[in-house]
Amino acid sequence: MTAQTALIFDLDGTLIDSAPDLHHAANTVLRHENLPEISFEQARSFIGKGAPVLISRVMQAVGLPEDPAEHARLLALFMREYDKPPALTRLYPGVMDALARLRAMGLPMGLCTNKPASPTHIALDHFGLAPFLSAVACAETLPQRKPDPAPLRHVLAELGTASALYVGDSEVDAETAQRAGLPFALFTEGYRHTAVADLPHAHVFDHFDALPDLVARHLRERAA
Ligand SMILES: O=C(O)COP(=O)(O)O
Repeated sequence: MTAQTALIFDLDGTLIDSAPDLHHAANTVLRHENLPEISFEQARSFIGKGAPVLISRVMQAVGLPEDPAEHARLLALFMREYDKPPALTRLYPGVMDALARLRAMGLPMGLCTNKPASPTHIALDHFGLAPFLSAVACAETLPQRKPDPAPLRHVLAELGTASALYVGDSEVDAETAQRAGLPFALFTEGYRHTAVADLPHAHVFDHFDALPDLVARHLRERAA
């Protein structure tokens, strides 16, 4: 293990704005089932705890009873839509430049997401993010998912550094960092429901252009 600090990113709502594709996939399933569609705001607010929770929330929103067999069937239909190149998803502005600058600073980088492995890897390859990330934990990597701290600790162990700054956008990410004992940098343009002041964070930023300087400051403060 090195004394170095790593950077670990969340994916949905942090590096990529994927809510339009998740909304589209959910509504494709609902249309197929002759059920009412959900709004973009609803879909966006259902992201954060992974695909099975998103489907539970969609079922609740359209008035379907909680039934495990029906949940499994709708989840499978959803995954068929989700496992496609992300046509409506965009990188947040400045992400590629920030990652290049952070890599030039010698920082090991990883990813810790609740997104299922297949759409995660499709998105990482599609946007050219994969070469920056030397350790990745997705929904299926461990039995636990965020906000359980285990996946974040797993990525930290894989990166082989003593500490890391976790960069995310949501309540789930803030809680995961806190439970893993890692500092948290909050990106404000993602999918949180809570006011910035009410989410525990060590750093906050609203554009990726600001991230390399923020990280440099974080490293100086830790060294002091
Ligand atoms: O897909 C989700 O529900 C959450 O994904 P994230 O952990 O990358 O925010």
